[in-house]
Amino acid sequence: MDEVCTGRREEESLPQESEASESSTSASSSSRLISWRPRALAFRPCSPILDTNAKPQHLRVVVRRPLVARLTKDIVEIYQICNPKFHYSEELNPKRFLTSPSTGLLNDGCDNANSDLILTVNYSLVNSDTKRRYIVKDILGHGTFGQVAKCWVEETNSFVAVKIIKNLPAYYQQALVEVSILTTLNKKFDPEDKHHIVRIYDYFVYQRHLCIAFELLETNLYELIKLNHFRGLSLSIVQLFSKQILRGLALMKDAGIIHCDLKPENILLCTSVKPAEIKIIDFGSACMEDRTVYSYIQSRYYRSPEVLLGYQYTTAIDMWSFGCIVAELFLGLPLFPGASEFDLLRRMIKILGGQPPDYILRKAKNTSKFFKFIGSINREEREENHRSNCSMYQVLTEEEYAARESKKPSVGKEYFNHMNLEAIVTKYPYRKNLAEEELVKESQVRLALIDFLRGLVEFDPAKRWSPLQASKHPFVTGEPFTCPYKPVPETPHMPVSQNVKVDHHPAGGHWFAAGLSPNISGRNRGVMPNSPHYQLMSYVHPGSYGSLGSHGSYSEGLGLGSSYGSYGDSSNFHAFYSPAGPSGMNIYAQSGISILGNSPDTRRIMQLSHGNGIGFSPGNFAPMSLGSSPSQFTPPSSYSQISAGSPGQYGPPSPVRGNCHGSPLGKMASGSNYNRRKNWAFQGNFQSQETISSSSCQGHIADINTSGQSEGNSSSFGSQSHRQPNTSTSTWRLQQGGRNITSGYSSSHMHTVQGSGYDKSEASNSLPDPGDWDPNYSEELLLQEDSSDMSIMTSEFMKGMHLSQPLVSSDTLIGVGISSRISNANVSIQRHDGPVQSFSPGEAGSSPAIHGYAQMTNHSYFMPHSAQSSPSRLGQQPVQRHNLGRSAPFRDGEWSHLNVQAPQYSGGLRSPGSKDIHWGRRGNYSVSNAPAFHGRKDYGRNA
Ligand SMILES: Nc1ncnc2c1ncn2[C@@H]1O[C@H](COP(=O)(O)OP(=O)(O)OP(=O)(O)O)[C@@H](O)[C@H]1O
Repeated sequence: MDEVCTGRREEESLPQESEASESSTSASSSSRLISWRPRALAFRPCSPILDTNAKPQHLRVVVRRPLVARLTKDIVEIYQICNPKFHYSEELNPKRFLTSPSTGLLNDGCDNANSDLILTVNYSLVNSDTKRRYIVKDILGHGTFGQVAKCWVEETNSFVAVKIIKNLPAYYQQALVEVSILTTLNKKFDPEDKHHIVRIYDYFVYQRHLCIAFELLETNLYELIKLNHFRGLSLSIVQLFSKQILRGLALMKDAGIIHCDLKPENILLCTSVKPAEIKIIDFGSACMEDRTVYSYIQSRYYRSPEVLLGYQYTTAIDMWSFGCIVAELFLGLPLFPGASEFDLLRRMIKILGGQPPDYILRKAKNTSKFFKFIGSINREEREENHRSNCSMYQVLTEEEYAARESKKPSVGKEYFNHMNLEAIVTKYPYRKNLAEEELVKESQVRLALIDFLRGLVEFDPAKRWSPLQASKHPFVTGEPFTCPYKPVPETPHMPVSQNVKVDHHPAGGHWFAAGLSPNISGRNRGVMPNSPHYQLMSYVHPGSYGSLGSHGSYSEGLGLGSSYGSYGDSSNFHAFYSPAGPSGMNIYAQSGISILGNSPDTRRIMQLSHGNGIGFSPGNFAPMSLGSSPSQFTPPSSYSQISAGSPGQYGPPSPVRGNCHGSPLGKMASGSNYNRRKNWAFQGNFQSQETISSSSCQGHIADINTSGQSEGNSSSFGSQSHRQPNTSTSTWRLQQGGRNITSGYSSSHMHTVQGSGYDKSEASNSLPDPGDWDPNYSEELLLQEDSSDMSIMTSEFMKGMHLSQPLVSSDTLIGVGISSRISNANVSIQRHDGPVQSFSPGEAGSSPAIHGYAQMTNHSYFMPHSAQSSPSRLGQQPVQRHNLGRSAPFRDGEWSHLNVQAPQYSGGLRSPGSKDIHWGRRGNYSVSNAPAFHGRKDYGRNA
């Protein structure tokens, strides 16, 4: 009944009815009713339509607030009417925990056993400097470093995302790197927010936790793909995202910063601007290009060959990851879903038809783990091999690897049926009902995509395209693709934005250069021995280059185990970190003089000589790396293996990767089993879908000319130097079809899927089951999702993209199952015939959300399993998520300017005190219904 009315909104008043109800009230209670009376609408008399000839009124659905909210409206007043002695006290409200476990064990009961701050709804995080309060409303995600909460900032009437770092020294230090790098990128390189990199607004310490406030973004690209049932996105969207990601990567290259963890999960949608954009997040693993120290970086599926092999690396590793992401956006599945590093390499070689060049294999640390030397010790033979482009190395077979490593490598399923890149792309099912000319057009774009990918997932980092080179590719520019792209050779450094020079403030060190001041007034206080963050420790490694305010120093109990921000010579310096603020890293000479940011003489004492990148001051604290320090995370004994400051040095695993390598900051060590994904059935697969589409689409599948002859618009992919570092090697011949491919569409091959050299029987064994390629896959994750959130987000996104057909029809907004909607919608974002998984309608097991704000539909309605007691995808107790976000009970106007100020600075950023300073170009936060999703945590993907 309530849901259907004549269009009159609840808020509308009915004066005559109010009067009627008033007059019927007894005299004794009338005085009370003056101050409060029930809503007139609730008691509106029924007015049946008596005139049968009258036109029937149009009934329409009005979406209201949830039942619980409506039933409990004015409940306090009602209680007070019932019992005048009743007094409401907010403190007595039961707390709604957002953190799990919620038992306070550490940090005076503020933190749980995982060192996470225990958050409840409406918990206040306060920046003690600016007194700005961040009211926690929801959890957005979990990561290695801690929790990301959605917070309301009253002062600015806006929501932000606040990353609350675990209360552990190494995490703290690592997070400072993120602050430092991101501030540099935002302020120095992208003041106008044009390069698709998340904005950082503020940072402060609260309850010994470093809190970093970011602009609030929406779902990530992995979630988007998942929302699309792991079918690829349309090529126009892939192209759009590619262009935007490249802008970010170009900026990073310009700044000499390597992201080191680029993956779909770290690219978030931003629908507050139109058309919707993407933004790159998570600079917690980033480092300076000339200070690459950690060898164990990048999530496995997106890990570059040079990192895998333990070779020196540059910003080119991000380009590899980018190539993997582009392919995944198109395919809906990861290109190289390696279940282990061996499996990863095997897949790369199979799909790309080559292998890393010999110059890398000769020097890489891990070559012997994966390759055997088959070259000759005879010099002449070697030279002959070289001339004929034969490799001296051959990848190990599974058996050889098992024998060498004394364990069998994990090997995952084949999703692409042993096809090479060209076949994978051209054979990917086309959208249904495409007109012939559209098919031809798409097949051309696919050719461009193949050529584009070839330049990105290129084994040789020296030949891999730079962001700038890639951004001029026809696939990105939209120009017709006529022949293989030959990028203009690049000078070693080609700035893409304004040529920003970092101020090398004397003694400012990288903090200053990054726009952060280590010398915030009132911060450089003395040691506070009682605080775990104030421990004074000797620096134990003379002459090393410590990590001042960058990566946390960690050495597994070996002297630096609890130190962070160690720097200098043990005989002269002590380092400590001040929790008074992230800039409160203090270096004291034994004399007790704070040297950071003060004394240029100190530089001489420290004998600093390296570094000229962002955040490094050649004359200052050069060896301190922004995000990397060889003195960190490894025992001192290993320091000597790392040469100071030479670009591309590899070293110990990143602190965020290290569980396999002994770092307590490893992903597993971050203490969660949440987001473990289980297998659940794909009802479709690449092959079966293709088969279906081949019949239903009448041959819209591209054909591969397995004999090497191409028909129609064929392109040879063998000629470009950037493509074939090793392909002439007999060992590395293409396994299928060579590199000559057709345009992907040929009318003469409209029915020739089977004749295309594509082995169905093999394919049918290769079900693209996300539970297999995604180690964190779990239906429980999906069960926790709010489908209305998803649908709202998606429709917002689609609107933002100006796409004609929403992914989810608008009626999902009133709680209709997303799954069915998606499958029914004529979705232009996706290719219909891609691998499909369908959800049977599940039981509606979840209890209604007790949020009282936005309507929401529990996702469990659409999932295959009952959700009653499933743990939260965040591993929490099943906390009801309430969508306080874009559909929160705030008026549109309240989403006005975000005036969060920059962190304190001296010379670089703006003062947090000045309210009128906006960060970036988007002062306006428009209301959007888009939810923020919990990101997938792919701990397994980092193994
Ligand atoms: N600005 C933001 N807006 C909305 N959600 C965000 C934002 N930043 C982070 N999140 C959410 O929080 C999750 C964790 O964030 P992030 O990746 O920065 O943490 P992390 O600890 O560095 O993760 P990782 O383990 O991948 O290193 C993200 O996957 C995302 O879902």
